[in-house]
Amino acid sequence: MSGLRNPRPLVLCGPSGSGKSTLVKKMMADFPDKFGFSISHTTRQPRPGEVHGQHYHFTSREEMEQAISDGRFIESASFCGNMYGTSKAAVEQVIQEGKVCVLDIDVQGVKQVKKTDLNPFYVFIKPPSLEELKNRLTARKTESEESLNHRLKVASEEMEYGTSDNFDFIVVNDNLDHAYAQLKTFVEEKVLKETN
Ligand SMILES: Nc1ncnc2c1ncn2[C@@H]1O[C@H](COP(=O)(O)OP(=O)(O)OP(=O)(O)O)[C@@H](O)[C@H]1O
Repeated sequence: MSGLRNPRPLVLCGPSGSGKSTLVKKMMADFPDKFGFSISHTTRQPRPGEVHGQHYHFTSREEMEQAISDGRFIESASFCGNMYGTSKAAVEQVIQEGKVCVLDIDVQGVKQVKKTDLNPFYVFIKPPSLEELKNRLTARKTESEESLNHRLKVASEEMEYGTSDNFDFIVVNDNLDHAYAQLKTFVEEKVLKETN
């Protein structure tokens, strides 16, 4: 078998707009057979181009609340009035494929994962400053003014959690190539060498 045996998952956490998706995309392209995404559930509406079962499992609030109370989720959170979460089945599927399961979650999610027996690596993606974060989110053109302001408010709280002792590694996403090089080194030297 070419896959890894029982690989430890990799949690990537950071404020909205810190560059998680951008860095994960580069990592997936670099190591196409080593990482897998657990597909999250969400009650938010799909953005243009998002495909059900690929980018997210789009679901209703009723269904998601039921699954959470049945204990079928590792973590879940509400953000801007929508629910997001990671099911146990979604993570298990990636591990079974012999891949490191990548979890792109927020601080609330990290706190919940820390209560489970998942035993992942925790990496925090830190924007160079809140001002730069605002610039990037504005340039991305995906947020309304209200959503942007909410994300920035949450971001300043998350930065506090992210800079303390809660993570195995912190990547400051200033220059993208530099940030990715740091992540890649951590992945090669730690994540791809350890299993559960
Ligand atoms: N180092 C960088 N320099 C400049 N722009 C960047 C850098 N990294 C990411 N960006 C840009 O910043 C924006 C936010 O990045 P991205 O969408 O990857 O963030 P995210 O953390 O995944 O956000 P969300 O949690 O909202 O999905 C994107 O438009 C991306 O192209």
